[in-house]
Amino acid sequence: MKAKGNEEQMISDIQLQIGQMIRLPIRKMGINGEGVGYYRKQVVFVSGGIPGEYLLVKVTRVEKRHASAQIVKRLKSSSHRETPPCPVYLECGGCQTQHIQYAMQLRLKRELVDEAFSRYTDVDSLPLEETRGMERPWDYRNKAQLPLKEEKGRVKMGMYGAGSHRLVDLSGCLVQHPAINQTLEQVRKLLQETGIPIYDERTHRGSLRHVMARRAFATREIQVALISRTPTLPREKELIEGIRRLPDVASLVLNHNPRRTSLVMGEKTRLLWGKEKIEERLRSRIYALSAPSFFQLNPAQTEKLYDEVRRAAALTGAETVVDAYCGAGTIGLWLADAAARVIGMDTVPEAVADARYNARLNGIKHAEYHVGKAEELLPRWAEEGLKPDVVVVDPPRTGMDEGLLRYLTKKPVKRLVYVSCNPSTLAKDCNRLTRSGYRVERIVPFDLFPQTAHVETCTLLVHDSRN
Ligand SMILES: C[S@@+](CC[C@H](N)C(=O)[O-])C[C@H]1O[C@@H](n2cnc3c(N)ncnc32)[C@H](O)[C@@H]1O
Repeated sequence: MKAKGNEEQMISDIQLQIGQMIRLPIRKMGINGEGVGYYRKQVVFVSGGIPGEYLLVKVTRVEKRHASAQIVKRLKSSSHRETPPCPVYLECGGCQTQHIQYAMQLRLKRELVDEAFSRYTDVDSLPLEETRGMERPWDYRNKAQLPLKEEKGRVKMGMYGAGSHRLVDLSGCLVQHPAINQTLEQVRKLLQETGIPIYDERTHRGSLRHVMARRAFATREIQVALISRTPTLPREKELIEGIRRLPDVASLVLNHNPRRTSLVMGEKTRLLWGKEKIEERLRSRIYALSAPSFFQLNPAQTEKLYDEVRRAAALTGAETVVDAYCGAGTIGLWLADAAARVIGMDTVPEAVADARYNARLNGIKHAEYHVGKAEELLPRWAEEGLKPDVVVVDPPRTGMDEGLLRYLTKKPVKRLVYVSCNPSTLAKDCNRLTRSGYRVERIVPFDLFPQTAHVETCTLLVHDSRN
């Protein structure tokens, strides 16, 4: 939008060649955590560059709209630079900002949100708060989902390196909870010992594709999911016997994913041993989680995020609240004691089953959950007379579907609370909403993913005609 004219101008000024050495001031952080500079108005992305630095860089790639370069020498280093503690930081694509001091990471994440709004909306004087960070921004992740590979008879488990298909061993991952690292390493050893055939993505042969481990921080229960191309595993019993004996493992499931796809999980999940769901607690709420259900990766920060959702919803006890994209019902149940009615929906049947179970578990009788797409169910329910006062949306990275945006603009709600993990789609959706009479009243960024460039936000939009 506003920046488009400038961008066209930059493109017309492309001069760079691969291999060219240039001196470049880094102006800001890009959405993937890279440093961004401008050379004769052309955008240049520099992995590992920090805003405020002055770098000698070598151009490695030239595209129509931008170029990429690598650092040759830091002519002026940032005072916010630090040595990344992780030994595989540069090989692994998981973290992008370990080389930046944490306080600066938080500032840069706020700037990402600011930049997205100024690029895609006309909102003046953005009501943007400081990023809410963690005191100890390590060991925070409750879940890892790692691909497997067999190389020269050795079972490897890890993450693909940035831009490659080489597996990086993550057994000492610093952002993962240590219990998860330990479980995964023990599962890897068991796979090695039992000789379960590992999936080969080139030939689409073999069985086991991924291993997922999720830990409930409050109860310490661990769930392990084996994701397999085949509906059963050879030597399944032997493997079950090994995994069920690992410390804190309370649930073991097999997910069947027979397709050639980059999606990790398939549609069918079968319990191999233990409980179908593990139980997490956030404050006084209990959330039972089955393997296919979404749950935020950072429980400590999730409590802060949900508190902000509650503050934004400003409930008095009389409201009908929609929890769109509800997952296991976590947000709706966080609000339920202050609402007259909660109604949620999600496309994943297991998540909706968890949400219904969780309502019962928390003694909530006035919450109901449905399987389906928010963009289809809400307009249908509106025709049948549903008039929500507050709608909470928490969509995937792609943002809200067009149908849902159309519904929210045609049938405005008093308060729309938008939880987002992608500032660009958030800002684009907010632009649609503000053009139809909503006002952005408050935006709070949360650091749910320290050491990475990801930022979560909670945005409150109000509609004047409904207030
Ligand atoms: C970011 S998660 C949020 C889950 C939940 N609100 C939470 O805080 O844990 C997004 C959820 O949206 C669901 N989903 C994706 N597309 C959807 C759609 N069109 N309608 C409803 N739910 C959808 C996914 O299954 C996932 O559970």
